[in-house]
Amino acid sequence: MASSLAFEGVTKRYDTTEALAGIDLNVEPGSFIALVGASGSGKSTLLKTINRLVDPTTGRVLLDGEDVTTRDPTEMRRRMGYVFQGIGLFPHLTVGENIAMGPRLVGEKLTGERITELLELVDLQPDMASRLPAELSGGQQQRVGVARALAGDPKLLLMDEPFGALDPVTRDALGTRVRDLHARLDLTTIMVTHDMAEALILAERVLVMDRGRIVADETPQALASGKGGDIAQALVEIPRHQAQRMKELEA
Ligand SMILES: Nc1ncnc2c1ncn2[C@@H]1O[C@H](COP(=O)(O)OP(=O)(O)OP(=O)(O)O)[C@@H](O)[C@H]1O
Repeated sequence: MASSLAFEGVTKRYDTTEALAGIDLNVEPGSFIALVGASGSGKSTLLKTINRLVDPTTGRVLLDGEDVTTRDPTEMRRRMGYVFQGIGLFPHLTVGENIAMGPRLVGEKLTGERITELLELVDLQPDMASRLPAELSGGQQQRVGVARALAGDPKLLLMDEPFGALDPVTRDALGTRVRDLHARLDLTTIMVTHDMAEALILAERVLVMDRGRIVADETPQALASGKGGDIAQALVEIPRHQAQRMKELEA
């Protein structure tokens, strides 16, 4: 069963910066959520309160009804996949060893078969397992990052700008693949992205953040039809304008 999440009055303060200014949010099991908003609006901080890279100043984050600060971080993270921009593959370890790293930290050994299966999930050839990360393209490395995140059989997938550095074609293909895996593996997925078009296409619920607050919480359909307020609509205007320009070119 996919994980549920709840944020209750979550704040995070760094000296004078209020990175999170009071977040109340429920995430249903199986949802695919996109977090969008300007740089510095608190998206990454919010994501990191889930896997405890950041602990809230006040408030609570509940994973499947349990406060994440009361759980063993290693065991809890094992049940979560985390994909971030820059990937963070270990350069001196093979692709297979990188994928097996998370389970290994908690004393589990992945079989070659399982590594093959994980590579196939992200459309990579099994023989990639013996290569070093530097012998892969950026898009292939990012796919390895996704395979690694899925290695512990997570019920929650956290992604922080996972496709940011990729070319548009690879980005689109990998986005579609992740959407498909989300459904197939019964995941709850939260994806931080700068790209409203990507959020509208992949997610079923889009949260817009501004200065540590969630200022819009809408479906892509609602955002496309003009709902969500000024900050959300300013972001929707970009893909809308691009689509309009394309239409004009076709005419
Ligand atoms: N470790 C830290 N120490 C001090 N301030 C921090 C720290 N981490 C984040 N902040 C501040 O908290 C605010 C929110 O940062 P956060 O990284 O969550 O934003 P973001 O929306 O993910 O931005 P971006 O889209 O640029 O990645 C920013 O003002 C940032 O400078």
